[in-house]
Amino acid sequence: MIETDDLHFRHGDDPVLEGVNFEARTGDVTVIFGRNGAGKSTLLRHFNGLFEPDSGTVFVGDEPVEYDDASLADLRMRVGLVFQNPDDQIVAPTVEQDVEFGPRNAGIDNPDRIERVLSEFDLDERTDRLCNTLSGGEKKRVSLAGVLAMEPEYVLLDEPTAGLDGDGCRTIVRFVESLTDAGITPIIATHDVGFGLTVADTVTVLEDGVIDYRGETLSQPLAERYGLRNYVFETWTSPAE
Ligand SMILES: Nc1ncnc2c1ncn2[C@@H]1O[C@H](COP(=O)(O)OP(=O)(O)OP(=O)(O)O)[C@@H](O)[C@H]1O
Repeated sequence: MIETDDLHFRHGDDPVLEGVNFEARTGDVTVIFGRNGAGKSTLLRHFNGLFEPDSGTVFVGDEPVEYDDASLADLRMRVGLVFQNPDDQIVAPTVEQDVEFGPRNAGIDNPDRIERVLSEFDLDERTDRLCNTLSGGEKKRVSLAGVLAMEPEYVLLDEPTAGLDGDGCRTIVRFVESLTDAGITPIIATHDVGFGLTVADTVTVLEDGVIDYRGETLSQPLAERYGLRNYVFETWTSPAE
């Protein structure tokens, strides 16, 4: 379980989180919706200690997060964060070097694990490719593989469908399912309602600095009230062939 108790955080003088009480149950897919600038990425970054709250507490697996270097290193092995933009995540020149970077940095030498993850993400034919020559969708797969190579307990996904085509989005849906099958708990920040409702067990909405809504799904009127992007599939009719 990841939980927060009365979390407050400012970026400079701007209050972003103003008393967030959040809960993601182990084994559930928890989706955080919210309009642009609501603070979704800021909240996610509290779950792996990238940001430290001004006040309030983050709990991971019932233990309060501590912010000394050793505790943070341990936390980041347990809680993997997939950034919205893979370029913010990819650190090594080639695909294989990047995927093995995290485990190697943590002192784990496990070539079988790396090989398995590369194959899982269909990257085994591209191990020596320079990351900066990959397409956006391929870079996304490298960044997902790099996080999974750490064998985390929780995976935080920040706008995972941004910039992906239909196939890419379906890959992300399957990826989320594979996480829960493997006993890993995903927490996802998105304003992509179609994607979020497809994968969510629990839906939360961050609005005006607090969790304003929590439920199993989200109605269309509520999605509109929260300014969320919506899709037209239900009313979409194909032109006559
Ligand atoms: N490093 C930073 N320094 C200063 N302000 C920041 C920083 N990061 C985010 N902010 C501000 O904090 C607020 C919340 O940003 P955040 O990225 O967490 O929102 P979000 O809900 O993820 O937005 P989006 O849907 O547009 O990605 C915004 O007003 C943003 O401008």
